[in-house]
Amino acid sequence: MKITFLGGGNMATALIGGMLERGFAAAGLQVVELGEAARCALAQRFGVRAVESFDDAALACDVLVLAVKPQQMKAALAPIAGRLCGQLVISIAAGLRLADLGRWLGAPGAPHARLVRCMPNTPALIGAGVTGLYADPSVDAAGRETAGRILAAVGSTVWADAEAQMDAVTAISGSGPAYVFHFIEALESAGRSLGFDEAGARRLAIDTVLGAAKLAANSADAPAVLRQKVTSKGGTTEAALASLAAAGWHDELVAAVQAAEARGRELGAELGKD
Ligand SMILES: NC(=O)C1=CN([C@@H]2O[C@H](COP(=O)(O)OP(=O)(O)OC[C@H]3O[C@@H](n4cnc5c(N)ncnc54)[C@H](OP(=O)(O)O)[C@@H]3O)[C@@H](O)[C@H]2O)C=CC1
Ligand SMILES: O=C(O)[C@@H]1CCC=N1
Repeated sequence: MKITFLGGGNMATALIGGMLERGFAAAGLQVVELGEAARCALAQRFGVRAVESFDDAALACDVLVLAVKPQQMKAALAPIAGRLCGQLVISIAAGLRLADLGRWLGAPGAPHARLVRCMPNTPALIGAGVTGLYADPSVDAAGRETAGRILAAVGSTVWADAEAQMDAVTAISGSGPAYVFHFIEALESAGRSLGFDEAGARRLAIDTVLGAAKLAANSADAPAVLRQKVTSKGGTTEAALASLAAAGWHDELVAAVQAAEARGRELGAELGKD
């Protein structure tokens, strides 16, 4: 299978690395990437073909993965508009709607339809990502299987029932690592304030998140039950959770995720106007 990536940045690098580890052949992968340094790095690290702009070889693919920033997408697709021959197209861009991508990719009056919208996250860099996917109804079972296999190279996958859910996926798991890093930063700050040096505070914070996530993933108990098991009556955890509840922490986090979801929809509407 020949797969071309449009954009060779963070996420494309993560996907390509994961795919090679899962047995995809480097000879089948190409990248169209503007930056010379990024092209050299991809070619040297992975042995994939990296070119500055689409040529016949880059266009002659079975699958095209769109991995440029949402704001860069329309201009990046302009050189190939109307030049695809039924390839499966997988977009990992936040916010961008399938109808707009199809319009930008197709010829006037003939939008490209074989599209899958995906949202991975940066733990994909170490094969620990989670990706939400939604396929246009025109994509057949083989196309869905191909998209699922590519994204499964960097972690787990979850199919969405409706395209609107992709903005929710973006807000929960796409942006989610940033919320967790922010939590780690806060826990580390707390450790510093209580006398630990940076290395010690960071170790305590990171290993706590790592261990708790692994326990949640491997336990039959729901996270709320696991939380209760840490919380002794009249103990230390109860004091901390009461402080978080008084600050409205839970509702604030829900509101933050809702703000991210709204921004995804707004981005799609804004960029899709053109
Ligand atoms: N970062 C994240 O956590 C996640 C990001 N995403 C999505 O993935 C996509 C890529 O993000 P990310 O990898 O972080 O972004 P990057 O900026 O790291 O990668 C995009 C790359 O595409 C290059 N590029 C821009 N325009 C063109 C063009 N016309 N032709 C070829 N190459 C081009 C950029 O070059 P230059 O730098 O010179 O502009 C850059 O190297 C985005 O749409 C984002 O929404 C999805 C999930 C998570
Ligand atoms: O912040 C963003 O827009 C991208 C999408 C999800 C994670 N990063």
